Amino acid sequence: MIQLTDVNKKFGAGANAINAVDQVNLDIEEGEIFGIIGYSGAGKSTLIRLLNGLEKPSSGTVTIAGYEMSSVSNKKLREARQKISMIFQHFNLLWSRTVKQNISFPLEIAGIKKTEREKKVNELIELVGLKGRENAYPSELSGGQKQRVGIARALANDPEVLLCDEATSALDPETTDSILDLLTSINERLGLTIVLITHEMHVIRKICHQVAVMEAGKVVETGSVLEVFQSPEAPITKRFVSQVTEPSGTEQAIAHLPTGTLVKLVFVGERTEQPVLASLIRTFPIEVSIVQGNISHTKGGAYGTLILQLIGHEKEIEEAIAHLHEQGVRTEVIGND
Ligand SMILES: Nc1ncnc2c1ncn2[C@@H]1O[C@H](COP(=O)(O)OP(=O)(O)OP(=O)(O)O)[C@@H](O)[C@H]1O
Repeated sequence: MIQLTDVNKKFGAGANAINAVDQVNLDIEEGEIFGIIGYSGAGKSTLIRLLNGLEKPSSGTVTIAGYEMSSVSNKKLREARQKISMIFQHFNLLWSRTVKQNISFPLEIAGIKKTEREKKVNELIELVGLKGRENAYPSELSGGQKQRVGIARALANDPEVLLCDEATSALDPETTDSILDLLTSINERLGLTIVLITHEMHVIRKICHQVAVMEAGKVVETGSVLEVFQSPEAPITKRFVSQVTEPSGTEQAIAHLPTGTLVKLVFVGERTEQPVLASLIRTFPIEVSIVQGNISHTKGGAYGTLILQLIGHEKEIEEAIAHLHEQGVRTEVIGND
């Protein structure tokens, strides 16, 4: 549905030039929820502006739903934009219009007749769960309700792609979850391709099928969410993953452990860690303490992490770690006394 090939976007020239997007290649399949994560300044906003045609790449091609956004005529660009919709962090609603009128706005612009418009608006209000609030003004709505209006308005012209620009960053955790649930159900019911940018790994974990991690304009890692959570490669990806897999305070807890080898175990799917731990303790004359454990759920399945402190002779600890490997458990030594 979306292909980016060797895309670069440079701002400025000479010594002050910034490569906001640097040699990016991405392939996003139809019906997928694809997340792009990065810290501030990584190039996410520029990338999303390239996707909706608000920016042209300095080089490379951006193709969406068959339209090559980087080189189409203005007429074709308008046509393509009908298929690409967007929601925003601060909702971008029209404050002098009611919920109903906000949702109706893109239909009016598209020249849809009044009766048809009303039918569509009512369907959308139902879909996003705003029944009873049709005649409220944005100032009378909560943040979550405002984003529901934003989503309904974005869906009015039956787009094929929905771009979400930090769509939950202004919302509290509970409201964030309800908006993410709504995006998931829209993706499933309408088969809509969703591309979202965020700096929150929780958002990626909860709803995305695929993820790309951006740093300094480059995509440093990409893959299915479960794969990336299981074996993050780039240091920045490891940092993002640990945000959701390690409860706060883990680092301090580890720093205060005086002795032993610290090993992080990663389990995937329905396997439990119990038999593995039991056999480790039975087989090796070492002390095993659990420092921290956590289970996370992604769209691709569940996975758990367990941090163990192993105390004993070096050779026995090495053998114990090799034993874990043999059982198919991914391990990483994260500290040694
Ligand atoms: N129009 C512009 N002119 C010059 N530099 C720009 C322009 N737009 C973005 N940049 C620069 O490109 C880099 C990437 O910015 P971008 O806004 O895409 O990052 P981001 O990951 O979206 O960060 P944030 O979440 O803070 O917006 C930054 O160094 C930024 O200063």
